[in-house]
This record gives sequence, C-alpha cells and structure tokens, in this order.
Amino acid sequence: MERIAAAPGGSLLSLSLDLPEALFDLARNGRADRMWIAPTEDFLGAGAVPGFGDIGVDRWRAACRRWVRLGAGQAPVAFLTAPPAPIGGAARLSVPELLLRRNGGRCVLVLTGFRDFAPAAALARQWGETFRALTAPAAKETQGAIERQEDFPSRDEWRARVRAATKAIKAEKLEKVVLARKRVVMLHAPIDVDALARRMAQGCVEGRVVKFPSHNGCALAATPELLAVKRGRGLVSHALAGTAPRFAAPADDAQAAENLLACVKERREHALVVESIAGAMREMCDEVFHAPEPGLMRLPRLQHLWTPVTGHLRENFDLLDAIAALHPTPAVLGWPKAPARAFLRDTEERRDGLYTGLAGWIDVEGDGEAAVVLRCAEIEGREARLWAGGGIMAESDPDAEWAETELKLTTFFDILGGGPT
Ligand SMILES: C=C(O[C@@H]1C=C(C(=O)O)C=C[C@H]1O)C(=O)O
Repeated sequence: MERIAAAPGGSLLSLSLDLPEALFDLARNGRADRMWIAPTEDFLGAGAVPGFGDIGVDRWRAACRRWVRLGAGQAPVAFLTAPPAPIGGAARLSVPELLLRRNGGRCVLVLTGFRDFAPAAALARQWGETFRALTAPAAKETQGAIERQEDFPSRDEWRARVRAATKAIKAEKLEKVVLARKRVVMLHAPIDVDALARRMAQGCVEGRVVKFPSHNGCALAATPELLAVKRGRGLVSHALAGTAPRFAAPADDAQAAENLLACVKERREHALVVESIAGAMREMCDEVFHAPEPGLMRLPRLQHLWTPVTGHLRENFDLLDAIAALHPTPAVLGWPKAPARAFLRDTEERRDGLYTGLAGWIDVEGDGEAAVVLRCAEIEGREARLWAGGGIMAESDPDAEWAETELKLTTFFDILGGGPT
C-alpha cells in the first residue's frame, strides 16, 4: 500500500503476486470475463481498468511506456480482439483489473489500476471486490437439452451461394473466397458459458479455448489456428487451410490424409495462404522461413494442411504490427483480399460475434499470441449461434463444402449436446 501510494499519478499501476495453485483453480471455476486456456499457458481476466476497457493500439503503446510495475515481476497483459475477416483491421485492447496467469507451474495474480488522486486504499478495495466476484461459488451447472436448431443459409441457398462464388472465380474476379454459414441452436435453459468453457478445455486438442465478450453476448471457441505468436523477436504465423475428414479405421484415415496432401485444389488453396502470410512477414521480418511442403494438423473430426511460417521481427515492429499486416489471411477471407471482401459484401454474408476475428493477449514487453476465432459460437441466453466456413475455389462442389462445414460445426455442436462427443 505504501509503494502504491508513492507511485506517480497519471499512469497505470500493476501489482503482481504469486498465487497458490488452489486459488488459481478456484478462480478458474469462477466467472472470468475473458479466458485463454492453452496447453502451455492459461490466462483469466476479470473486470477492466476504467477508461482502458476498449482502447486502440496507440493508447496501449503510450500506456506501456509509463506503466508502474510492483511485485513479483510478471508482465501485465491486455486482452486483444480484431473484427471478423470481411472487416479485418486493427486490434482493440482491454486491460483487465485482475489477471491470473499460469505458465511453467507458476501462478501469478496481476492487479492493475489507474493511479490517480484517489487514496491507494480505494484501488485495493476495488481489486478485492473484483477478486471476490471472480471467485464467488458458481451456480449449479445446468445444461439444457436442445429445443430447436436452424441453418442459415438453408442447404439450397448454400448451393446457390457456392455456385455464385465458383462463377465469380471462373470469371477471374478472384481466386478464392471463404463462405461461411451459421447454425442457430436454442436450448431449453440459459447456457452456462463458463461451465461449457471448462468442459471444452478438458478435452481440447484444438489448441486453445477462448472466451471473450462480444457485441451481443459472448464468443466461445476451441480454435486450432494461431495467426501470430511473438516471443522476443521471434514471430510465427500458422497457415491452416485445406481440409479432410478423419476416419475411425486407421487405413481409411491414412488414405484421407494421403488424398488431402495430393489434392491439387487443396494444395493450391493452402499455398495461397502460405504465400500471403510469408509475403506480409517479409515486410516486417528477416529470415522468413517455411517448409516447402505442408504438414498435417490432425483434430478429432478433421485434418488440415498446416504450414508454420517463422521470422525475426525487425526493430520497430511488434505483435500489433504483425496482426495489422496479417489479419485476415486468405484462410478466412479469400484471395485476392479486395475482391473477396467485395464478394462477401455484395452477397451480404454477415458474421456474428468474433467468428474469423481474432482473440489474444499481449504483455507490456510486446510478447503475445493472437488466435483466429474458429470452431466457435456466439452465446446469448439460451441461444448459441455456431459458425463454420470453407475456402471456395473454382472446382469446389457445393455439397462437399456443406459436408466440410458440417464437420467443422460438430466441434462445438457436440459439446452443446447435439451429437457424439
Ligand atoms: C473457416 C474455417 O476454417 C478455415 C478454413 C479451412 C479450409 O477451408 O480448409 C481450414 C481451416 C481454417 O483456416 C472454419 O473453421 O470455419
């Protein structure tokens, strides 16, 4: 309290405290506004520092230069989002009042506030309240059965949309466009998003579970796609495009993988993404590298062509520059980007919530991660709006694309209770 009182006014102030693991688990079972649960690292956020709940990149950079840091030394973190692919654009940031971080067996609580003329005790009281709200016992878990569901567009409309896209591609207006569709699922009882997030995190092979507030509720995803990971000067972006189903029988599964790796259409679709990412990275990085052939990312229902692209960021470029340059990739928008965007605008595809947008975190040193929000839903009360899409190329078949999006939808639908787990 004395050190807080002595800190200069007009800047953000953070206090990091080591946290016993049991308290971390308590908070994880509580009501965090924002969650990032990944194999190597978990973040939970509660509350937002007044005036820093929705800030632009410049304001964040200015705040980082003056940040007063007390305590155990872990860097404070902001959560970031960027709009869905057809819009794209710069990230917005939110500085949590309370951040819980677990990595490498260490749990830390970072308390952040704006140091103004109010007494230090007022700041401490505010942190205490947010912590109690976060760790208050959760209501008993309920999971209503599915009452009804509907697909938008319908299957017939989807066929027409895919045909319109392949026609535009053949007319050489563009090379690829990512079409998406929505399933609106209504449950009998309000959806307990935190319980759902915990269930998703338990068996999550997709990589990371993210929960973020969105315009009309909250976005929840188990996403396999990382747009940008920065540690020090190292930057990695993962090209993920080209999809095949998984099969229970190992021989069938291996055959599907072989076909995917050999398929000219899927390889071309994937190569567009790799070339676009590598091109954007060369503007900011030295030593941009990727393997000449894609690998496979194998998920429970799907397998994807996958190429990590790595580079060393040059001086003066950071994670937020990388996001601005890379988002959206042709994996979720299409190629070239301008006609793909125009096609989606003219055909009035409106993506709810954060689907194909970004969710991530960044620390005051500029390290962080941004994931593409896929295999997700926007949840509001009893309703979950699930989204899935796929890259359309000249030779795409509407029914095959429907089947692919159907499999992508199952990642979330199964957890909601709609199918086998
Ligand atoms: C658009 C989605 O996925 C993207 C599209 C893919 C494809 O077209 O093959 C594969 C992975 C993702 O980059 C989605 O899951 O909704």
